[in-house]
Amino acid sequence: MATKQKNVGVDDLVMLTEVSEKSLLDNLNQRYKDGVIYTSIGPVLISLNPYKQLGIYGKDQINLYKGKHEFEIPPHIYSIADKAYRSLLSERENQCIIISGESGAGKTEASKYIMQYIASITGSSTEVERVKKQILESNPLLEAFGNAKTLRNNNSSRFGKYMEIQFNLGGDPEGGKITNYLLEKSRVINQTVGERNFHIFYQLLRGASAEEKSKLHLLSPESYVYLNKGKCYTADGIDDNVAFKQTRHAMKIVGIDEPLQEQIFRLLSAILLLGNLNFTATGTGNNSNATISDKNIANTIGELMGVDPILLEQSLISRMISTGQGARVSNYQVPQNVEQALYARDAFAKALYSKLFDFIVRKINESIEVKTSGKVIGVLDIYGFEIFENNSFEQFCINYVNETLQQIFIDLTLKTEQEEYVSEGIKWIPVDYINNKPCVDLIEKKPIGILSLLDEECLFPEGNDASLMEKLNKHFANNSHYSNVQQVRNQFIIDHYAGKVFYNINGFLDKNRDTLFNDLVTLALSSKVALVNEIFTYVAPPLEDVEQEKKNRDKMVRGGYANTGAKSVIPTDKKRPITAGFQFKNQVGALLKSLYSCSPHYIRCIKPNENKRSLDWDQEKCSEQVRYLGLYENLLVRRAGYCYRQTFAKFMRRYYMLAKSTWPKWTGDAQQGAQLLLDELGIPKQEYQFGKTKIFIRNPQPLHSLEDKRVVRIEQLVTMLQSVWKMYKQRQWYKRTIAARKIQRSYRGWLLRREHVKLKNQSLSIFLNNKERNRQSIQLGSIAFIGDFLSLAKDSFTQATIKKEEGDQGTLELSVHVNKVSRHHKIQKRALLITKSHIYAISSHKPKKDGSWFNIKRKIPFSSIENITLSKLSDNFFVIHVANEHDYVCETNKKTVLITLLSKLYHENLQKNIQIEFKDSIPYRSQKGTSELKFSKVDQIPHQKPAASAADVENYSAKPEKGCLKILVLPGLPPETKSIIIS
Ligand SMILES: Nc1ncnc2c1ncn2[C@@H]1O[C@H](COP(=O)(O)OP(=O)(O)OP(=O)(O)O)[C@@H](O)[C@H]1O
Repeated sequence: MATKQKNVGVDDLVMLTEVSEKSLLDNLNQRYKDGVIYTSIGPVLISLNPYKQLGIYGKDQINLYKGKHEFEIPPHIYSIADKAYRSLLSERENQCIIISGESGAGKTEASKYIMQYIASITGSSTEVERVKKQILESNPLLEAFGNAKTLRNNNSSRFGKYMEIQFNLGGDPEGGKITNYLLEKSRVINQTVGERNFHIFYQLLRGASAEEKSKLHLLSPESYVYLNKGKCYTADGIDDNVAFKQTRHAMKIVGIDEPLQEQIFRLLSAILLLGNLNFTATGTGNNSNATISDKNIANTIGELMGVDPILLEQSLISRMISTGQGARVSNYQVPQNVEQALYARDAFAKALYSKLFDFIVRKINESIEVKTSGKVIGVLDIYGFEIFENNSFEQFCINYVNETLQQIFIDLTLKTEQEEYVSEGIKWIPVDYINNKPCVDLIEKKPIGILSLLDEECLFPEGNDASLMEKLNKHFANNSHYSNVQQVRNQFIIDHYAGKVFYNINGFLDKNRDTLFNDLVTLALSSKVALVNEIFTYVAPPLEDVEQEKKNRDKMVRGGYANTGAKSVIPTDKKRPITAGFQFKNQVGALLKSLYSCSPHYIRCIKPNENKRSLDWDQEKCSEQVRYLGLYENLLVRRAGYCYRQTFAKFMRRYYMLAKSTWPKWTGDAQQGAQLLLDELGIPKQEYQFGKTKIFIRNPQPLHSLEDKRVVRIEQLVTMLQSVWKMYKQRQWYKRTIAARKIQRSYRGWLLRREHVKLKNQSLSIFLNNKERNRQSIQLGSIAFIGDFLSLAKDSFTQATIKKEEGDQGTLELSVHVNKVSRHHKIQKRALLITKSHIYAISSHKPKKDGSWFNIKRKIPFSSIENITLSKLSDNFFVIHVANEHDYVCETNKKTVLITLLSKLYHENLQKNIQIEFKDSIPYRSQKGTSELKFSKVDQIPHQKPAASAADVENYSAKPEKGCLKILVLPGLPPETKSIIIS
């Protein structure tokens, strides 16, 4: 399998020979150093942030993982995505992929790769493409509003996200839903040095046009108090200007049109300006009241938000208190001091932003909403366990959700594990594992859990952090997961599954109350800007548990709890806003409900170092995360019974090549095959058990041995296959060559035959009805017209001589013996060589050292041939009349071929026909002057010598006479006789 991942350490930690946290870390480290970031623990994927592009994503890799089972390929995020998708289709069950890890560990990147994979392997109809585009485009939009540069991650998601993609029956995405959790809204008003506010603020300030800047009253980032707490205005790797264009594009895709975009930008500008709104104290001491220092800012905010600036000021510097009930209700305007006004201002800014964020999520959801129900794949990208120097309410909530996620993890993993053993009929000894239910109960149990007590304390007007601390210490004095810090009164400790965390109670009540006074809500509701109005009017549909919780709260409020020590009289206020903790707990409850209804897949992300540097491995940090993510626990659970389980069929598919009895093909029952294989390899019976459909192997050693043998065997097979392949290729090549030769031969034959027919026709056109024929010249063998009667085409001297005379183009077309008539009418043996442009008369001599064996006696270019004359009788004489030179007179029994070929070559060379005449006597120019060939037909040739055979009998005799050569010729076949082709 050609994956880009290398084979380093073990792919699956269950295969570790020694199970310890150290060996687990060592294996991860070894792989990380080699650029292998994915490792698994059974079905759980561990992902290390490589902090560089590894080239392991994209179309090719997607194709590699598509439809593959995890045992066939190295661990990869695509494998998890593929498994979830395949299970959704095959089992018609909801799937969820839970990605966790600390900030900067790579959760968001992982979720993007999952989305990319799903988008890539599903259909491409217009509607499906539209849905995919909306789902994919939701990402940059959410990142703009929900991400920020932090010290740990330049693009840190400051919210949790559960994204569900719904699929139709054909397996194509048809819509989806995003649920957001716990936006870090305190970032709107404050940032740690070196960190930024949410990206969208910088995008707007940098990307807006000059006209927009003026219309929206935008300033430079440095001018806003809410942006300069962190003294950081840019983020490496982020171009706010470009990002703003992407955000606007994404807004368009999810249906946020330009007018609505403008309202959003106005609100963002107003939020920023709220931070610049200062208050001045009037009066002294406890009686000092706040007034707005710079009315212009209030006016601008009023304009941007579509509210009356006076009402804005009123809502910030005073608070309406109602007393009495029914008709007796009286309202009082209570002035606020500067500190209270600043608190109200910041609370307003935070509320505006978080409600805007919820609105953006709602808009995305509207665009991808599906009315029908269908199966989903949910991807949970949620903050991992957090343990800081100072842990506050936010860490408490984050760790709470992680604790519950760990609980489902243990529940589901162990549950499936146990169920599998039972259904397969496997004997196993249940192992103890950390059960974190008591810790979850400590936090969320009703009526006495930390969250319940916190809510209760918030209901008391005089409730504060210290009183809450007291109650916690009292109630959980005997809880093994809780302890207090004797020396530091404002801290309590929770012993989470990931370790002990010290929480600072300061601010718990305030953050939980999350108060936004009614005055500010009323102000927002008076806005002429539809968006501002809408985000405050919107009421989230109640979660089932919220309703139940309300009932409990009402009960608690009415009666109090005897054993809680809660003060007995609590003012009931049904309109009291639901607390942040209460809301979060319900969200977590709803999330868990969704997750429990799905088949889960886990991705645990680890950040190998704090410096965002590739190849850097911080052992302590990694060990901490391994603990927080519960990986070691996970490994123990997975190794509790059997480290390996696989269906017989898949087991055979992987190892069948190891035993003689199952190689090269096992077609029998898979279980029987597995038994034969294990027996042949001598694997002891106590090392494995056969279930109903699967084989279970207890320890990794036999598996290592199987794997090692497989590697060796595959190498052997590869070599064998290569040689078989080579042989096959060679055979193929040989067969192809033979076939090609046959084809070439047939083709050449065909060409020859075609040429032959052409030449025959040409010879007929020359000789038919012009000349008597003799038997030899009408029986034209199929090679006759090849013309190289002397086989000189391959003779090197001939070739060299022709090349010398004519250059590289020169080739021999015909070679033939002739009897030349000399100037004295003597017969001389010669040979004629004919090329495409010349006739050469040659006479042979003894071969010399230089390889020469003939001389050229005469060279006649075609262009100087005037005509050719032959007799009308059946003799073989002909005269080549040469312009301005003596003519060439000769005789040959190959004259038909010679004249035909010559006439063809002549035509090809000079584009005209050669003149051929037939006469009873042929006058010609000899070297001595004029001469003549005189022909007479006779019935018998006097004094003819007997011949060896009839074929050798000459049909003529030539006798020099004065001024001529007299030639007596026996009668031949009539001139109308056609040549016969003998094939
Ligand atoms: N698989 C990966 N390949 C290459 N780089 C990665 C990969 N995963 C993460 N990174 C790098 O690490 C950075 C942080 O990753 P990411 O934003 O996904 O972390 P996170 O866990 O979602 O953090 P947070 O909780 O703060 O949002 C990315 O911007 C990217 O530069």
